[in-house]
Amino acid sequence: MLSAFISKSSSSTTVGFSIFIIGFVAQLVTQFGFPYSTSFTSTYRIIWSFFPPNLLAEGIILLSDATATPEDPGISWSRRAKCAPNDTECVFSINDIYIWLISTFVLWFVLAIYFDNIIQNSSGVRKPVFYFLNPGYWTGKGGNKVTDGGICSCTSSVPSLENITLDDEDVLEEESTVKQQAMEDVVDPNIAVQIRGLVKLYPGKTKIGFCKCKKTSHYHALKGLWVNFPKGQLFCLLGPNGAGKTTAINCLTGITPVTAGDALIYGDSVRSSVGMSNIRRIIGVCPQFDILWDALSGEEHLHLFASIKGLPPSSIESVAQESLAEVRLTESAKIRAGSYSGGMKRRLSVAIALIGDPKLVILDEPTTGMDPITRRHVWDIIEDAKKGRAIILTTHSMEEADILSDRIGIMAKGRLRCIGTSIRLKSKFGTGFIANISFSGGTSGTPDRGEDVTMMHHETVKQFFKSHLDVVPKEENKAFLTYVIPHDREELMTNFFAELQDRQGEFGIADIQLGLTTLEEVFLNIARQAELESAAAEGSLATLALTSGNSVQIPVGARFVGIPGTESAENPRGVMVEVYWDQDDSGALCISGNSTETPIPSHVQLVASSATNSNRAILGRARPVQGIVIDPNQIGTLNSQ
Ligand SMILES: Nc1ncnc2c1ncn2[C@@H]1O[C@H](COP(=O)(O)OP(=O)(O)OP(=O)(O)O)[C@@H](O)[C@H]1O
Repeated sequence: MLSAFISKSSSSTTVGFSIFIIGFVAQLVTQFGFPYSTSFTSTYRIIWSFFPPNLLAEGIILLSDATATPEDPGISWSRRAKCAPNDTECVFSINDIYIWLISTFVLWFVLAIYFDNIIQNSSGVRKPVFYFLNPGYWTGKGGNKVTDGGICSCTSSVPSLENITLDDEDVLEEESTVKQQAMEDVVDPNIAVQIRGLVKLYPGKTKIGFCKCKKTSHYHALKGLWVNFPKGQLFCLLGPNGAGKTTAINCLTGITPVTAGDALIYGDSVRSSVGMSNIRRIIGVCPQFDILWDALSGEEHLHLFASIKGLPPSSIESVAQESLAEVRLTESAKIRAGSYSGGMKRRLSVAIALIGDPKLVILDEPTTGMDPITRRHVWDIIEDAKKGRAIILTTHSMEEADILSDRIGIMAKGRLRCIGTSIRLKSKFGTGFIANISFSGGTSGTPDRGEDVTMMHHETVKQFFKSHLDVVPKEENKAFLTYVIPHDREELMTNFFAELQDRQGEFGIADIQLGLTTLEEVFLNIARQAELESAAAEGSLATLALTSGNSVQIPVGARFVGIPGTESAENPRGVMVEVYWDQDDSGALCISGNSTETPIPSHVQLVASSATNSNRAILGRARPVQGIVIDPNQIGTLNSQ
């Protein structure tokens, strides 16, 4: 607690404030002298003495006065309450300084603990201002309740949760199962964690600068999460940065208080203090950022956590050695954690999470920074750890999620977007199947004639795919052709691949590989969809440059857009394009391309997007006009991308 206070005090604002105070005090002393003389009243002296450096300075002055010359008597312990005989101005003895220093130490120490509790920490939580009046705080039963936001933050204008429409039936089914169990107040013995409509709202903060106050708005990090995590399973929580994964974990571990909803861990509620203290006994957590003490060795960390988790002292040594061996840290066991590499620190954090046989293990990006060999080793450890307990894992590695998870949930913008096994998600949200066709002569460096034959085979195979499945290669080189086959061609695939295999020799094919699209693609699709929804809600605009050289402004995320001013005798309703969206490195949506312009079908109902410019011709205009957004349900795909 005190270290937290000290670390808080070292923030730039506090340092600046401290420098200001020291400067002010120095100025006072220069101007008026120390108030430890008869020319000042005792009130000044008392106020002055609340600041220990002032007492220390006066103590040094007294000491130097009493030992300035060899004749001076000095200050002995028995004479500590008396002033030096030659000091006529003396109003404060060294004994008074001792008493004041001890008293102010106690005072400032208590205040440090108090402010540490009531000022919000890095997770945005704090204790109530009068927390110490709650008997539970002193007895340890129910006194650990924390609240959100700063002491002065205004909570009156907390926004209500926006109306959410969930479209994935698996998420809806999961939600209705949990709601049903919650309504009947049933605690399924096979469920380790039940999240019941978890909502987390981070309150806006008021930052007071030197000249202005800055207010940040409230943020809904979790918008109602309903999910069950069964025992003996590893549930992998995926999502782009800022999706709310860590917030969900922090709510489960009690680091952050929940705003609404609840979560039961082995039947104990995270909203109850008693429940939370039971939960702390049965969970192991590997946080996103290593919380280790630089001065302690790996072995000492494990000893410490084993004792905290209540392991019998006789078994601590063997358990710690076993854990160190599991994460391959035996050789570095006695080295201080401060000199560990990033990967070694992560491994130590994983070992700490697993020590003491916890019934629920929460691993927040455990393999970040590990080399591929160590990562695979840690995967084995996690796989073994599944038995008899529930594991919640968050990761940005799709490979990790694919290999380890029994079920996957992908979150975006504080909501669960899809849930299911890896295969289910791939078949449901992936674009379809990936076919890799490799050619026999492609890599042998054959002479010209051989190359001609290979190219001929390529063309024949491309023609074969085009005529049977209407697809073009996604990637191609001399050795390979890679196709993405959409789900809607699934029925044609059995006969198609049977024929392709029969004609393998004729087409010069060495190998045919068929698989589902990757989890990464599912992830990207879900993340893009979430971005599209939020961009549409915000109403931001992007400029679409058309091949004709003109441009139109369209809402970010709009898929089909009619171009105003393109009505003609041939196309009386004008033309439209399909816009393709992608995400840049920062995850923001950008236009990746558009289909060719096609006539707007007669059945499509057009809604003018802007009364001011929707019917203006675009030709010859300096500023782009606004495109007409067309409901995708009225249209299929215009051109394949
Ligand atoms: N203490 C806080 N105060 C205000 N907003 C916060 C706070 N902590 C997190 N957030 C916001 O809540 C959202 C969710 O954050 P969270 O850390 O849960 O995301 P995440 O899915 O774990 O992301 P990452 O993959 O980057 O770890 C983010 O937009 C973040 O800025």
